[in-house]
Amino acid sequence: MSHSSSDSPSLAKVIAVVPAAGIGSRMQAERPKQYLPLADSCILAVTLDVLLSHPAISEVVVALNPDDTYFSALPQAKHPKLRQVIGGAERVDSVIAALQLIDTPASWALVHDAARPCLTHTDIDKLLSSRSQFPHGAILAAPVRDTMKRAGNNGCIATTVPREALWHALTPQLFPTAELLLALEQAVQAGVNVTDEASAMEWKGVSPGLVSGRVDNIKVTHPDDLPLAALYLEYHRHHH
Ligand SMILES: Nc1ccn([C@@H]2O[C@H](COP(=O)(O)OP(=O)(O)OP(=O)(O)O)[C@@H](O)[C@H]2O)c(=O)n1
Ligand SMILES: C[C@](O)(CO)[C@H](O)COP(=O)(O)O
Repeated sequence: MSHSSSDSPSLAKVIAVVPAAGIGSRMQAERPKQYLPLADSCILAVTLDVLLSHPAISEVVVALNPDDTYFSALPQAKHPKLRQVIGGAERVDSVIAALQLIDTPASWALVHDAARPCLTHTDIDKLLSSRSQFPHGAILAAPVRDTMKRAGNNGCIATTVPREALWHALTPQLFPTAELLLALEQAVQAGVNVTDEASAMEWKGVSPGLVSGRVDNIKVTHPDDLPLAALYLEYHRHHH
C-alpha cells in the first residue's frame, strides 16, 4: 500500500507529536531539561513555537511527565492548536500515548523531540516535501563527518568503520500516523529497543527515507549543549 499526501485530503493533515516527558538525567540540572531557560523562555517553549507557527501543522500533541509542574505556566499551554497527554516510562511510550490521542489516523505524524529547539521551518518544509519520494515516511538526518572507529578491548581501536553510509538520526521523523502507531506498539510488544520512530518502521520491514537536515538541529543532552543551542538560535535570528 502506498500513500502520498495527495491520496486523500486527511493525509495532507500533519500533526506534530512532541515527546517532552523525560527527566533529563544527563543534564544534571535542578529541573527537567525541557524547562531550562533558553532565548527568554525555555527549551520546550522554543520547540513548541517552531511547530505551532508552521502553517502546515494543524495540531501539536505534547506528551508530559505525570509529575510535571511547569507546563501549565507556559503561554503555549493555552494555544488552540495544542493538546496534552501524559507520557510514559520511555520515549517510545510517550510517543505512543500522543499518537493514540490523534483522532485522524489517516494523517501524517511529525514526531519531534522537545529537546531539539533549534529546528527551522526550512528543515520541516524539506521533510514534508519528501513525502512524494518516500510515501512510507522519512527522517531528518545528517551524514557523520569524522572518521569512525569501533572500539575493541581496553580502550583500543578494533577497526575503522567506513563512514560513507553512516548518518545521525535527527528529528522530526515523519510517518503516516496509523502505520507508525501500529509499528511502535508491535515493536514494544516484541521487546525491540525503539530509540526512534524509524527503528520501529525498519523492524516492520519499511525503509524510511533519509532527508539531509541541518547539523545545528542538536538535541540538548549534556550541560555543554545548552549554550550551543543558545548560540545557534541567536545565529538563526540574524540570518533568517
Ligand atoms: N519517558 C520519556 C523519555 C524521554 N522523553 C522525551 O524524549 C526526548 C529525547 O529524549 P532524551 O534527550 O533522552 O531526554 P531525557 O530522557 O529527558 O534525557 P536523559 O536520557 O538524559 O534522562 C526528550 O524531549 C524527552 O523529554 C519522553 O517524552 N518520555
Ligand atoms: C530520537 C532521537 O533524537 C534520534 O537521535 C534520539 O534517539 C532520542 O534520544 P535518546 O537519547 O536516544 O533517548
